[in-house]
Amino acid sequence: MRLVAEGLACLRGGRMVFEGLGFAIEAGEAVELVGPNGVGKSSLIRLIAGLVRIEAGLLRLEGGDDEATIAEQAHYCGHQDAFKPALTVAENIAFWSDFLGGGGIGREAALARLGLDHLADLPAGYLSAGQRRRLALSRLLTVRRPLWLLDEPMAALDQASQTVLGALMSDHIAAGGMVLAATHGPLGIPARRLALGRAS
Ligand SMILES: Nc1ncnc2c1ncn2[C@@H]1O[C@H](COP(=O)(O)OP(=O)(O)OP(=O)(O)O)[C@@H](O)[C@H]1O
Repeated sequence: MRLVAEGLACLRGGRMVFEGLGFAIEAGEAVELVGPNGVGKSSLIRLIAGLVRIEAGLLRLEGGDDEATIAEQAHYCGHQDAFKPALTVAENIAFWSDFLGGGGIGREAALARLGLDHLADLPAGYLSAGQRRRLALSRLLTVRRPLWLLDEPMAALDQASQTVLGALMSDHIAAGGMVLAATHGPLGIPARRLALGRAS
């Protein structure tokens, strides 16, 4: 499997954020997306996730499921940790697993891997910032998708949780998955670097 971008352009608020962008991510590869504030890292990740329109260029997932969009074969974890605050941690993970199609490890095992098992019955609205991020990341495990699109995934995570996420990404690429992560700091795993150009 291979994600290929050719001549990508992204327009936001009437301004060209980037254009003529080309790259490929191979199965079993992690890529860290770097560059200064405002250069378009989040925009690129959202564009691949199908949340921002492609202004020009091509994006294709070679060896993927021809009947599914790239977004349907990807996990997108952005700055906002999507969850329902009134539902418990366990109910939230159940919702996402059902909504996105499951196929990964069991929900309890995922919560345990992310150190949230003791909080399973707590309304998610009471979680701390790092716990919320870990809850958002739990669907990487319960729903099997080859492409992980992660925007600043280490944000809010303590050292131990960063190590856990590093291990999850390592396991994913060892199994032939792909990771594209926007980051301003170390990703904690061997990764190829994709640098976006200077922001104005
Ligand atoms: N919804 C929007 N409408 C208009 N402009 C936007 C929108 N979202 C982002 N932009 C602009 O697009 C540019 C790229 O933003 P983006 O969030 O992709 O940058 P980034 O590289 O992820 O930055 P950071 O390192 O600060 O997270 C910025 O100039 C930003 O102001």
